[in-house]
Amino acid sequence: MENIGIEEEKGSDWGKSLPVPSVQELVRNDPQSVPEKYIQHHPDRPLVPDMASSSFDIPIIDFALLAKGDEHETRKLDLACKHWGFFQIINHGVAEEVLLKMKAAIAAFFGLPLEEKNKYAQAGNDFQGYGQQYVVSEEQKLDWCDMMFLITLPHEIRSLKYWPDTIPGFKDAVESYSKEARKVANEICTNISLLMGMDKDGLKGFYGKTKQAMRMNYYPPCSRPDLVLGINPHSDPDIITLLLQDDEVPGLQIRHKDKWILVKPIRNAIVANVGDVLEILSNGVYKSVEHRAITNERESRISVATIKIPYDELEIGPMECTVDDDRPRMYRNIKYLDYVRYTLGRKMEGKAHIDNILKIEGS
Ligand SMILES: O=C(O)CCC(=O)C(=O)O
Ligand SMILES: [Fe+2]
Repeated sequence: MENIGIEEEKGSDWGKSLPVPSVQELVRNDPQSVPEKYIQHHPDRPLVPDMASSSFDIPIIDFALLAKGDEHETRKLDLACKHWGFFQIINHGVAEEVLLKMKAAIAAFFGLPLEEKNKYAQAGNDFQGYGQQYVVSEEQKLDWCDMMFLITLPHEIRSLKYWPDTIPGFKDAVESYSKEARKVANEICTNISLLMGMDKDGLKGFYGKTKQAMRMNYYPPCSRPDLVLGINPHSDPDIITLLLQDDEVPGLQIRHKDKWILVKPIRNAIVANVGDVLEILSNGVYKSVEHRAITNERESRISVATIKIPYDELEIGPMECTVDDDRPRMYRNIKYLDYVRYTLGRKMEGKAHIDNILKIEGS
């Protein structure tokens, strides 16, 4: 089996991973095989084929109404971030063509032969490139997923060596979608600043300049979707995530009231979720919710998570406006880089990271 990612050179400073094989290749070589390392312990296995409780749907926010300052929609956003941590955005203003080109670019990349994709492989000490989520122990259950991670904005911090240059339109697709995603993410942060009782630039005033990155996920079909997970349960260590998921193939599940709820794809909608950083800044008012992806027997699935992250040096902690006698400070301060290193240096364990190192006892 061929490994991805062993080359050593200066990387992102976010830690190191053990080498992991490509799942796409594994399935290509033997579609029936499901190696032990991917087989989840019993309680963690997904319910397939009923795909989870579908009696609930996550909130849907109409961005056209939000942009007009519609009170009802603004309140829906507030409740979505408090009770669900997730919502779907419709009427976001991103042209369908931009979304389709983005998805096509990802499909084209994963359609390349392994040797071609390996030209962009993650170095052992860099999260960027083609590979997988960091794997930190031999016992860790692996994701049934290959990914491509790129820092996309601002332009000057891109590592172009990871950008596939043989796919016509790849760079343009990423460029156009990144710009649009930045607008959508900023619009959410503007509204959340107002909801937190600050002026519209309140959050921005705290975190200053941010970075944007993309995690492009490719989930091959699996002969035993009842045994594996596409992505193990985790919360996102960012400010906000925008997820573009396959319109036809569902897979994303979020934990809500101790049940796994399937996020049913809505054509051309963007799924948004509160990340750990926003939960911390809001002193726990807004929730970064655990989620995972499941697979299926027949079809591969593509998704792309666009994440808004602070610069490494930012000290994160509850903002002043969120702390008072009724709501004491729930989290300690930590440098963002230390937080990311901590999360990537441990296997994904739902929300354990934020709870383990930042929660103040008794809060
Ligand atoms: O593919 C999905 O639906 C989830 C992806 C995800 O959670 C991530 O990339 O952080
Ligand atoms: Fe995620």
